Amino acid sequence: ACQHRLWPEIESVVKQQVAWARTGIGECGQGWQLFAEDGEMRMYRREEEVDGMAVDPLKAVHTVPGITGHEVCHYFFGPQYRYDWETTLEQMTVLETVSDDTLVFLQTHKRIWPASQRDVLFWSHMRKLPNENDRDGPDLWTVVNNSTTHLDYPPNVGKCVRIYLKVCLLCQTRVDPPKDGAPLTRDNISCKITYCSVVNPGGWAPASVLRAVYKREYPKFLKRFTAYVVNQTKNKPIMF
Ligand SMILES: Cc1cccc(-c2n[nH]cc2-c2ccc(F)c(-c3ccc(S(=O)(=O)CCO)cc3)c2)n1
Repeated sequence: ACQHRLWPEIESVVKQQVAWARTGIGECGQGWQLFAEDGEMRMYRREEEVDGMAVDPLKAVHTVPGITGHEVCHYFFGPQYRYDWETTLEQMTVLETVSDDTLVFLQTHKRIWPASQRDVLFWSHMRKLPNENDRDGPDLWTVVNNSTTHLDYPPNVGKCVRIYLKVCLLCQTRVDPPKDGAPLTRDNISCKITYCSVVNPGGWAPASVLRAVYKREYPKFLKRFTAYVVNQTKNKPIMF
């Protein structure tokens, strides 16, 4: 995979996205608006427009007990699970298997009235990262999804408007070992999840409608996806 045409871009985008995900909301500077809160989940967005289109950057943080960062990334990355948790997905195709940790997807999603239906073509890369803050702590895991091109699937040919997205899911496992030296169980672990996304709708879509959809869909997605991972892993050995 190191010789693949995408490799240089993947390297630079992953570094950039992970650095961005690691930057706390306070450090990001002004303009972040908390727009959803549910238990441990906090969702922030910044209202930004490009050519009159809302491309609001989003940053969500969530802490989920009982699962690890490797497990969260495994279920987010794997195509075999996506129809189970991605409720707005209409069609998903793996166009290319670059390597066992890098895939190219083409997805069409349910239409957001009154805008046209959207499709998205992106590479998806999963990677374990060394834990720089705590050398003997558990590693971080990340999945980065970044829009790309594919000669056989040029944008805006059929009925779908091609959207452009950059997504980073960064996960940090936390282990609180049991006092009495007993073996680790899922009661002793939790995962801090940071989900960042910037979506350019690619063509006309009313900012007010998009913002209403984002406000509804993002919290629903993160809650549903994390509940799915908890449910899929609860009777399985812990995957660190
Ligand atoms: C979670 C969410 C947020 C904002 C909008 C919507 C939504 N509602 N109806 C249609 C969509 C929609 C349209 C186009 C898209 F590309 C994605 C899309 C969203 C997330 C991702 S991902 O990379 O985070 C997970 C992989 O599917 C990819 C595409 C979602 N869903």
